[in-house]
Amino acid sequence: METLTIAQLGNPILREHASPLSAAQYQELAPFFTALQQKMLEHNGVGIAAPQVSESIRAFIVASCPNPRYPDAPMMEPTLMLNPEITWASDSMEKDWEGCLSIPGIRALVNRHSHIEVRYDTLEGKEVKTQMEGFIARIFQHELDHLNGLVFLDRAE
Ligand SMILES: O=C(O)C[C@@H](Cc1ccccc1)C(=O)SCC(=O)c1ccccc1
Ligand SMILES: [Zn+2]
Repeated sequence: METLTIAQLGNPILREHASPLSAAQYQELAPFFTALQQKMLEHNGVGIAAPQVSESIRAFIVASCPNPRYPDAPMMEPTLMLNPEITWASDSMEKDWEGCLSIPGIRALVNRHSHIEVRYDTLEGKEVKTQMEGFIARIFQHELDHLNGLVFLDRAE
C-alpha cells in the first residue's frame, strides 16, 4: 500500500458524499484501516475520516485523548467506525474549538449537539449502538461531516 497523504481543503474529494461499505469489504479493508490509524497518530489527531486520505468510503476513527487543547478529554482506544450514523441528537448544543488535519493551523468555534446516539459496525461486522457526549460526541460529528462532504469551517460560528 503506497503511503497515505492527507487531502487538504480545496481537494474535491473532501466535498464528496462518501460511499457506504458492504460487510464483505470490511475484512479486506483491514490493512487500509491500520494505515489510516497510523496516519492519524503521526499527525496527533483525535480522529480521521477515510476521505481525508482520498478514500471516499463511509469509515472513520475516533480516538479522544487528553491533550493540551482538551486536557479533560476522556481517554479512549482508537475506535474504527464503519457505516456510522447518528440515530438521535439532543436539542442542546455546545460551542467549542475544533481543528482539522485537512485544514492545518486553523481553529474555529463550532456548535455541536451535546449528546448523540449513534450506530456503527465494527471490523468484525458487529453492530454497535451507543451514546456519546462532550468531546467524543464532537469528534464523531466532525468525522461524520467528512463523510458527507462537510468541513468544520462550514459550521464555524
Ligand atoms: O481532521 C480530523 O478529522 C481530525 C481532527 C478531529 C477533531 C479535532 C478537534 C475537534 C473535533 C474533531 C483533529 O484531530 S485535528 C488535530 C488537532 O489539531 C487537535 C487535536 C486535539 C484536539 C483539538 C485539535
Ligand atoms: Zn477534519
